[in-house]
Amino acid sequence: MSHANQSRPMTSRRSGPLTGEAQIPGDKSISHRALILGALSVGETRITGLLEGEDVLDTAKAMAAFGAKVERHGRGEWSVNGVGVGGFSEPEGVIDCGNSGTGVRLIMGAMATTPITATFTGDASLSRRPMARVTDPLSEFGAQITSREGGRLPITIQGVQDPMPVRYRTPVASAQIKSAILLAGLNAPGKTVVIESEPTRDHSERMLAGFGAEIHSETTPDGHVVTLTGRPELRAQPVAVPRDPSSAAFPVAAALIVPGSAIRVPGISRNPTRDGLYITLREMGADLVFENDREEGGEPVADLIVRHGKLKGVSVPAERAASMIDEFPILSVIAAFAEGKTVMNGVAELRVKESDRIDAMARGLEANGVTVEETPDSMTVHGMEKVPGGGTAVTHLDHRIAMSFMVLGMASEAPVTVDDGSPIATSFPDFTALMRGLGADLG
Ligand SMILES: O=C(O)C1=C[C@@H](OP(=O)(O)O)[C@@H](O)[C@H](O)C1
Ligand SMILES: C=C(OP(=O)(O)O)C(=O)O
Repeated sequence: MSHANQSRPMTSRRSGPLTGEAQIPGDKSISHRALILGALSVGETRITGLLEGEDVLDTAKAMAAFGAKVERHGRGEWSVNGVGVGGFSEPEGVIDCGNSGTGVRLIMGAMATTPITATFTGDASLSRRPMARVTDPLSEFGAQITSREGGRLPITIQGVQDPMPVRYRTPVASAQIKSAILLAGLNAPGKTVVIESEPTRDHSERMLAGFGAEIHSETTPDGHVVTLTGRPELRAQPVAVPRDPSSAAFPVAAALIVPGSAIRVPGISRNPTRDGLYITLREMGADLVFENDREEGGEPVADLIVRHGKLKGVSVPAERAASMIDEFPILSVIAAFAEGKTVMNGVAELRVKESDRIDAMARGLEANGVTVEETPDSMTVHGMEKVPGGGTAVTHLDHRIAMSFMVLGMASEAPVTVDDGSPIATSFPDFTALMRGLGADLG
């Protein structure tokens, strides 16, 4: 889906205390994977709590285009009747993955070892993002791939009939690269191995194991090594999608910076590959209480109670970047209200997300009176007692930039505007309603 022609400015105003419960929608990463693994399984996969954001809906359409029967039964309730590993059929049209890096990269992996041809496109943001990081390893399986200059979309993949398993060291710590290789490895005989420098989110590994694949991970002196045995029969499984910690970060941040706030966020992920923000916030002195630790949908979760309080700036180590990669935009907003400076290290990957997130946050914060320094792979935000606000941030088709500046406006002196809030629908369609329910003034 594309927002190119429907820019929707949004403004957020200083808010009174935020209170109540924030019911966060389903995890985007897990939702994509539930649809894709459902499509690669034999039998019916029933999904509850699926995120109905545009990114995930594009993946649902793609799975139908490759031959799976994908049906919606009610809010968040979906079923996928899969075609089995290697069972994808050739899609009739072009596969449009909209704004979603996860969608396009995982689906390219899932089809590259089946002898069919597919062409992938996306919106203006996705068309700027690097794809060679995925098409390079997929070529090693034997797939024939043509792309636009610089490894960008549109990309056509001619899947390989007799794939070779691959042993691949990822050039950057990325769950999308890892997952694309593992999904391609499903239809290659023998063992496919992915080695990453830092462990990235492990939802693919957890779900592949749940669907019956033989997969294991180990931390070695050489890195984090994931080994998958190809050609399993994946068996359909019920999937209860847990809530998205990356979406939860927005109301959590708002409660931390709006004086007098105290909110409850049930079912927050405690998966150690996703919890870097919460470790960082604790170091900043945030008042966070986790209770009712339990498991939901195969993921460790807990309820979080978060209260406004004084925060101090910290230095976030580069090794933590992968476990909070999508949370840096909102962390930079929180940092603007902390005492002292917050340094985010090893974050070069932010430059190739839906936008160059370092640039987008730096320019938007500056427009609202906050001092920011940047290097190619770091960002430093200088906290201040009162954040002036009053500026407009450009969102560049990036949902996380839009939501971050809406949160900034809830605690700054003057209102904050974004040029286009429509990308929020890619990952968190109910963001505005949820924030208003807690007492925020935005729209
Ligand atoms: O695998 C996933 O579901 C995701 C991985 C991350 O990307 P990278 O793996 O490219 O860092 C993250 O930014 C994205 O929102 C979702
Ligand atoms: C980077 C993100 O998503 P994707 O790569 O799937 O577009 C995100 O949701 O912040």
